[in-house]
This record gives sequence, structure tokens and C-alpha cells, in this order.
Amino acid sequence: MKRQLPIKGASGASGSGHGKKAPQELENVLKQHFGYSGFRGKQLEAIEAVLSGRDCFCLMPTGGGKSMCYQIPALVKSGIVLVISPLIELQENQVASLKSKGIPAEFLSSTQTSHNKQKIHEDLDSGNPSLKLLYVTPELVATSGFKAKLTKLYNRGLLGLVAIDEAHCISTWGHDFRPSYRKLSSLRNQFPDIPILALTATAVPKVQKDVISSLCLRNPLILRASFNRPNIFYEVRYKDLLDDVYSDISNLLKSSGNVCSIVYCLERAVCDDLTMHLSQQGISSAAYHAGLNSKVRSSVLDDWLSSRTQVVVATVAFGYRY
Ligand SMILES: Nc1ncnc2c1ncn2[C@@H]1O[C@H](COP(=O)(O)OP(=O)(O)OP(=O)(O)O)[C@@H](O)[C@H]1O
Repeated sequence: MKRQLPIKGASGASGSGHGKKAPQELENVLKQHFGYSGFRGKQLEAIEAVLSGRDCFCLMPTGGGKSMCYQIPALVKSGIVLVISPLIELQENQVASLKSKGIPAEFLSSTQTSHNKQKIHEDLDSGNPSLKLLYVTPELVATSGFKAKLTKLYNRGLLGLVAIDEAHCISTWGHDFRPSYRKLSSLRNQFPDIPILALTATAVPKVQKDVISSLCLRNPLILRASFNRPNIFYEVRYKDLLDDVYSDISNLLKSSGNVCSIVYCLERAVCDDLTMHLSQQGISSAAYHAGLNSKVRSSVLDDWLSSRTQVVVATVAFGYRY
């Protein structure tokens, strides 16, 4: 695996790994690597908690900046940050963005080529891995082979933090329950002195309680950021009262300017049909649903994220590939 330049501010792999840093130092790391002038909401508190070795449950709205809560520790703490996340698209996207900033990150998933997988495993098995962040799905964490790999990393002092993104998926009370998340409950016992950071945007108290107890978090710092999003508003329009739903959607998209949008539909055929309608109206759009192969879906996502396509017309398959 290609060696990267040393990350400024990181403790060496053989260091104590406690990673205690003054807020100003952490802010400097944020500025230097991400170009942002300061931390948002509860980011700093979450970062300081995990750097001090404490478990943390962090509730922040979508787009609130949850990933920074484990990306900064990855840059200042010794060892690898294991990021458990349910969506391969988001993993790919975050890894690409980190790599573009020179931060050594990888993901291990079914979509990764076997050559790349081998390089990642070689790096993990080396005495001094270059990786700072490794993204995996909960399904992979549950396999005996990967568990053994993690144990080896841990025994060599190379596991710095476990971050569990979309942590509400562990709760049967949540809307996105995913059985493999339940198996993450063994991590706390398996790696007793490694902090666990659970992140979610789902605010229901029952789910929060369930996440904390299912993950066996020990005296976690519980952080709740504000959910007030002044830039978001909701409007309901009744389909039955509209003359032509497709025209209404295309007019709305045109009047909103050239903004990035998602239109969710219940059926694949409607996605294809509406995409055709929007394209005929001169709106750059693409369909995304489980009937399309994974290569097409990846390219639709890439085009949308990089603003080459303005509108994605999708079923719930958008964001659910694992
Ligand atoms: N301190 C900061 N200042 C400015 N921008 C920030 C800061 N922290 C994060 N961001 C940016 O905010 C955006 C959203 O961050 P991020 O993707 O981590 O949100 P999230 O909470 O994980 O959202 P989601 O729930 O959708 O996963 C990203 O572009 C990120 O770079």
C-alpha cells in the first residue's frame, strides 16, 4: 500500500494513544486538513470525550457534521479508527473525500476489487499500518475472519476508536433496524479499553436508550445537538388536487433554480417514467432503483454528488446498498 506523508499532530503508533489535545490544537487540525474555521455544535465535546477514552453517544441532525467527530480523532490519535457504517455509497464517498485531502482511509466491502482488498489487508497486517480510518459494514464486523483481524489489531495496540454511524440501526424500535447491528454488542467486551462513539440523527428517547444499552456503552457522554434547521421547510401538496403531478414537479424543480434534488417514488417504473419526463423538460435527471446494476447506480450517485446531474429520481434503494 502506498505510504502517505505523516499526519501532522498524530501520535506515533507506538505512543500511549491517549491523544489528549488542547481545543486550540484540535481546531488547528480541523483548519489544516479540512479548511474549516471552527467546530460546530457538539463536535469538540464528542472529540474530546473519545480522545480521553470515554464512550460517547452523539445525536446530531443529518448534515450536522457527525463524521468530523471520528475523523479528527483519527488524525490526532494513534491507531486506526474503525468506522462501522451501513451504506456502502456513503463509505465510498467519505473515503474518496478523505483521500483527496491526503488522509489515509479505505473501505472494505463487496464492491471493492480483490486486488484493493488484498492491499488493505497487507497494510493492516504490517507492523505499522498507514491507514488512519477503515470503513466497514456491520455485516463484515460480524464475520469470524474480520473479528480475528480486529483482535490482532487490538492486541498490537493499533485499534484507536470504534465509531458506529447510524447507530439507531441497532434498535428494534428504530425505523431502520438492521439485524447485524445487534451483533455489535460484543465490541464493548471484546475491546474493553477502546472508546466507542455511537452517532445517530434519530432523536426518539426509546431508541437512544436502546442504542446505549445494546452497545453496552459505559458511562457514555450523551450529546444532543440542536435539530433546528432554518434552511429546511416542508410543504405538502395533495396529488389528487393537482392537474398533472409530473408537470408540477418539473415546474417546482425549474423554479428552485439549479439546485441538487432527490425525488422519491414508490415504484421503479415511475422513477424511469418521471426521469424521462424531466429530461424532456430540459432538467438533468437520472433514475436510481434496485432494478439498475451496481455500476449504473454508482455512476448515478457520483454524477449527482458532483453536480453533473441535478435530480435523482429514486426509490428507497437510494442509500441502501450493502
Ligand atoms: N466544523 C465544521 N465547519 C464547517 N463544515 C463542517 C464542519 N464539520 C463538518 N462540516 C461539513 O458538513 C457537511 C456534513 O457533514 P457530515 O457528512 O459529517 O454530516 P453528518 O452529520 O454525518 O450527516 P448524515 O447524517 O447525513 O450522515 C460535510 O460537508 C462536512 O465537511
